[in-house]
Amino acid sequence: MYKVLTFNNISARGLDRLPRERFEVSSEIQQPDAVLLRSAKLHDWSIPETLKAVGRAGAGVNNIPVDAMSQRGIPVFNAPGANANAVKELVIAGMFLAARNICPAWAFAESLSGSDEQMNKTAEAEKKRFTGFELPGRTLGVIGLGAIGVNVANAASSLGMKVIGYDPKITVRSAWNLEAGVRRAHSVDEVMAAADIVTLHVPETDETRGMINGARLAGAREGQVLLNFARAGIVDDEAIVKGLQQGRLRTYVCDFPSATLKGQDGVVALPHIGASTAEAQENCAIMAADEVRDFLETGNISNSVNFPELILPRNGSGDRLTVVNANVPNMLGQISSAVADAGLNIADMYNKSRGELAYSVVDIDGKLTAEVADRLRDTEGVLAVRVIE
Ligand SMILES: NC(=O)c1ccc[n+]([C@@H]2O[C@H](COP(=O)([O-])OP(=O)(O)OC[C@H]3O[C@@H](n4cnc5c(N)ncnc54)[C@H](O)[C@@H]3O)[C@@H](O)[C@H]2O)c1
Ligand SMILES: O=C(O)[C@H](O)COP(=O)(O)O
Repeated sequence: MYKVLTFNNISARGLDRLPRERFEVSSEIQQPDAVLLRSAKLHDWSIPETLKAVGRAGAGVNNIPVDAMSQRGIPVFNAPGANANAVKELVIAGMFLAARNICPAWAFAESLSGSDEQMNKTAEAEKKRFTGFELPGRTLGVIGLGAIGVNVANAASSLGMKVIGYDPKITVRSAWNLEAGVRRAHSVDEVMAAADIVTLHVPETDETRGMINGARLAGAREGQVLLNFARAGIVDDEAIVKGLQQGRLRTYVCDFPSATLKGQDGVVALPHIGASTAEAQENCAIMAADEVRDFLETGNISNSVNFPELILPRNGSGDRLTVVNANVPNMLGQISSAVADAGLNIADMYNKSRGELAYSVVDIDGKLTAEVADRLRDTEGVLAVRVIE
């Protein structure tokens, strides 16, 4: 029986992928084999000795201590693209909110009082304050062309916008999916200078933290709309407030409320609802649960943010051995020696590395003894060993 600890509300459709005769799933579990979570912060969580896998039912993993997990030989999985449509729809909504001044116009309408005739008279007299602009022909700048950025860029193109995109690490898959008319930018600054509306779709990393700051805003096109449905830390809120006060920015639409932004004219802050649709929550939970289950039951790895992709169909007549180790010379030799010294034959084997980690899946003809697993666990550079029957 595998034990899966849940943080946050994970969609039942996802949890149903873990058959209860083989998986105990609860938010109360001690000594979990795996964790399923959304945005719960794990940085101060003491990683249990028993933990073998982490499944993020979503895209961003900045709430998870990925390096600490790697050092313990624990793969972290996420759900790439599973909530991209939900975020795209909210970003497009955010562009309309900003272009048509919908939030202040709505607040103004709500503030009207008196008879219908008086309210109508004031509305007609004041509506010029909320004159907006239309999207066709305007330039949208997309920073980060992954699952969400590509969806947003393509949707904006189909609305008649010119689109300029920046992503120095764009994947071949994203490049294939991108509308042909999207123009390539060579820097964040180029996007800031060229676009009427800029939208951010990068992960929060050491490299992207504070990406939009005072200096960047100083080079922004006058009266720009900025959308941030990526992460709070990518944008300096103090600089946003200054940019709005100076007229450099027209509107800041984001998914991350803060004390600095609260009550500021030109700010529309939503409560991190980019992925909060029933469809996205289901898609993410199903993907993360499937990945974690596959890893626990077979050792196979797909959509991990810290481990190599590795899928080996089961072979041989016995146990499967999996070993995570530092990516240094002679580890494979030591793994095969440990198996051979126990008089066992290797039926099939697959080894892949990613950065400082290497992962091996070894199918054995016969039953692995506890001695083989213990010998490997004691080998310098080995981070995790599992025997799957
Ligand atoms: N508001 C929400 O509810 C919500 C929902 C989903 C995702 N997100 C956030 O959005 C981020 C992006 O999601 P995604 O699914 O598109 O991820 P993704 O991994 O598919 O795409 C991220 C893209 O950013 C690019 N990138 C990385 N560093 C960059 C840099 N310095 N400059 C330009 N591009 C850079 C990558 O090459 C990649 O193509 C997530 O990491 C998450 O933080 C928020
Ligand atoms: O990175 C993500 O997928 C989003 O921020 C969604 O987070 P949530 O699962 O907490 O809604």
